[in-house]
Amino acid sequence: MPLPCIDPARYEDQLAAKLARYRSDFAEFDLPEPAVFRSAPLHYRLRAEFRLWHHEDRIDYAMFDSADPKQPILLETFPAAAEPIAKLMPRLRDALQASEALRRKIFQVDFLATLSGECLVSLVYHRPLDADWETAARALAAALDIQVIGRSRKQKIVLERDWVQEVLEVDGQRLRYQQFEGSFTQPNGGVNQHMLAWARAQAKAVGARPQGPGDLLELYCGNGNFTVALAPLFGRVLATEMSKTSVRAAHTNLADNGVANVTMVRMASEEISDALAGGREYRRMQGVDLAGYRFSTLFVDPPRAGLDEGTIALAKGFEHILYISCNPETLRANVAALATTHRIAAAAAFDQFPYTHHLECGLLLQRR
Ligand SMILES: C[S@@+](CC[C@H](N)C(=O)[O-])C[C@H]1O[C@@H](n2cnc3c(N)ncnc32)[C@H](O)[C@@H]1O
Repeated sequence: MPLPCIDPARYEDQLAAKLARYRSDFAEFDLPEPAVFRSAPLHYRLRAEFRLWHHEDRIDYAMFDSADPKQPILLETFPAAAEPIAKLMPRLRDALQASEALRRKIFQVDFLATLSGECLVSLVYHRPLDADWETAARALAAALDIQVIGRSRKQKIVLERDWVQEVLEVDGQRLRYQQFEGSFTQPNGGVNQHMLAWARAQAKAVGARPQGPGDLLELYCGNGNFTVALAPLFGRVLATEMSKTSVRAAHTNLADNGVANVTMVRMASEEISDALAGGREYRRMQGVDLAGYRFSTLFVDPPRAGLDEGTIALAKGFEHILYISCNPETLRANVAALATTHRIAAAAAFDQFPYTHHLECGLLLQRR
């Protein structure tokens, strides 16, 4: 991908272009005017990865442009990175440069930060890590007040913990999340808070119907990012996710936020769709009283590929579908597949990825 040109003077124009495309791509589905949620124009990314470029006696952070992939673009810091990362970058580079044990054969640095100000750094090497590395890494973690993980082939050394503690403010509440290195987290924390608040507003509208809110089925729930925010607005929740680490984090996050009406099952969306369609019996569903749920709403936040055929078939049976998508193309195909049963009742645009052509979209689909 070409590197984005991060220039706050261009912020409104780039967003306007993406919104115009969103409106025209979904015009045939009578898209209501989307609610628009802007990003901070700088320092919005809570995750960032850089190569480390060794040249002469120096190391520097480097990025590569797909137009000239062999030519490193050297960086001191990065304007898209959240403040804790942007401030840390030069200090970390200097510390790595000054230590032979930390510098030798390092080729990548991954940052994971939180709005609450924590920072976790993964240092990735082309050599096995030894006791000298660990001693130096412990000193680095203490000096910079960060979490440090060392990685090389078949090796992962966690000095203290491999997660950060995020706190998100949503509708006047402070929601707490453990976010694990290497597993999915929403990259733009400010925009994530808007997504959670918008999803809650849609769920409240569903809950205002005469029959009450009913139960929620959530697919692709990750570490419980939306589950924690939405569960209090429904009777009961069945939440599913494929990644083991994310499911573990989701259990912790539900407990830490006092959410007690959620059953979590580690299952692929294809499997849960099959189970709900009366397909084969799944051992992981044992003890889950599927027939006892009164689902009113399906919440989905799939990866870029969107929904598979089985999940589309499942979705057709729901009165409300709340859909968060990071890929308008697959969203459009999925909305087309649901168009005979569902209409778009509300829409949102979340600018998670400023200065790129990517737009995060939210839709509430209602049964016709
Ligand atoms: C866009 S993320 C959303 C996660 C979560 N909703 C959040 O806000 O952090 C998509 C999630 O889907 C999971 N996933 C990918 N393919 C899946 C599948 N076939 N079945 C179930 N989960 C899947 C990924 O592990 C990831 O956690």
